[in-house]
Amino acid sequence: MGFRITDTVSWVGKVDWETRKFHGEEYTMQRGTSYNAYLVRGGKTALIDAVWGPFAEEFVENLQKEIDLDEIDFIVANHGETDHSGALPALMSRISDRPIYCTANCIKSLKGQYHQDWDFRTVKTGDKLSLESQELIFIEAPMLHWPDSMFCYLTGDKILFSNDAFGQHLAAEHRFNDLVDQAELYQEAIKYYANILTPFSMLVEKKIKEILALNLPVEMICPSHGIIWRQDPLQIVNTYLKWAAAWQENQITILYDTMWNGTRRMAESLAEGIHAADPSATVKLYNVARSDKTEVMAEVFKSRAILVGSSTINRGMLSSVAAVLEEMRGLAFKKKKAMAFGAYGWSGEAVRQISQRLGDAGFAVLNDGLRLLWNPDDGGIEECVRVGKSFVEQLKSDVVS
Ligand SMILES: Cc1cc2nc3c(=O)[nH]c(=O)nc-3n(C[C@H](O)[C@H](O)[C@H](O)COP(=O)(O)O)c2cc1C
Repeated sequence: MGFRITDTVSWVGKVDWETRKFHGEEYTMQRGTSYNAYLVRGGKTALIDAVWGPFAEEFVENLQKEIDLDEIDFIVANHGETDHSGALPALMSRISDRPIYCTANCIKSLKGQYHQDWDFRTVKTGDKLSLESQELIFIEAPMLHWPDSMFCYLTGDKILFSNDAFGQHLAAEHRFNDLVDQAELYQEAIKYYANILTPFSMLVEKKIKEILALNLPVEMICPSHGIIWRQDPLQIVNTYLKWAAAWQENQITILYDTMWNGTRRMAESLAEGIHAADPSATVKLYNVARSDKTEVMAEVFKSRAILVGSSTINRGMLSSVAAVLEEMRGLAFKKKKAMAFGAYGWSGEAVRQISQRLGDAGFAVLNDGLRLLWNPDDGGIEECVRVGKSFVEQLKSDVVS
């Protein structure tokens, strides 16, 4: 059901407590999500965004309880991705003559998905749409996170509708940031940034600075997923600026997979050495075959360095490790350091291949890696502890630009 967030703006989205997979199987979530759509009533009425296709009929029914659909004058599509536009066909079948305001790239994406010739109106940064008592100002935000992405700003209520930027996959009974568990909110926001926005960090910084330079007062930030930022709304903007500047904490994360536990024992001994050399560092270990990879990417995002390990199988690495390396290549983390390790039986290709792929993914690879034959004996374990310690020393001495 709709929920009034100001005298003129209602949230008319859908809270989805159930979904655990997003973008196919790519993004896993623990806490569901919401698809946020907003109804803005001036003298004229605009609907900003819609919801995901499976909830289309429910969305339209609820919207009809909020307003006679004929009273909607404009539709704004900030982003064409189906989690926000999937309900448009159901809505447009009722009000097919209503204009849809969006970027030129969004028209391409909506036409490409729904093959409909709706009344599209192309908007650019600075264009305004009068709702009589207040205005919507459009701000293109290409690659945050698709070429079509756009924000819009409501002048009277001083609300920034930021679409996917500043969002989180978090289902909650509350709509506002000050009413939910702060640790959960932070965890979901950083996970979202790490997994969706990291590749576009330079654009994030540029866009935020551009918006801040406009000096628009912002009383609320309404993203298209999760919680609305009403208490100190600029906190998430400032946090994004920090995350966009190659964020790292004093964390070293060890990612590995193993068939017969040799590589696991190496991982644990490397961790022991790292902890001994830098007790203040957070050290976390993930068997990537058994871990949630979206969570793992958030841990990599927080790390200043990672170690990646695999046993050698059929002259290569285990497929779970290859998948994580491919994921990290796409996310293009900056200014992070790395090394490879792993157990092997005779040819031992995995470590060299992991080092290569870490380098290709933009990590500064600090050494040739550590390979040990079969399941390490006491001497092998001691070597892992020693290498863990020396890795910390290398971290201190190596400056990565
Ligand atoms: C199916 C299979 C294929 C393997 N292929 C290779 C190989 O091509 N080269 C190699 O050096 N070792 C190979 N090994 C040996 C493992 O790398 C070795 O047993 C190693 O100690 C396993 O490490 P782990 O205990 O971390 O799984 C293979 C083992 C298995 C089970």
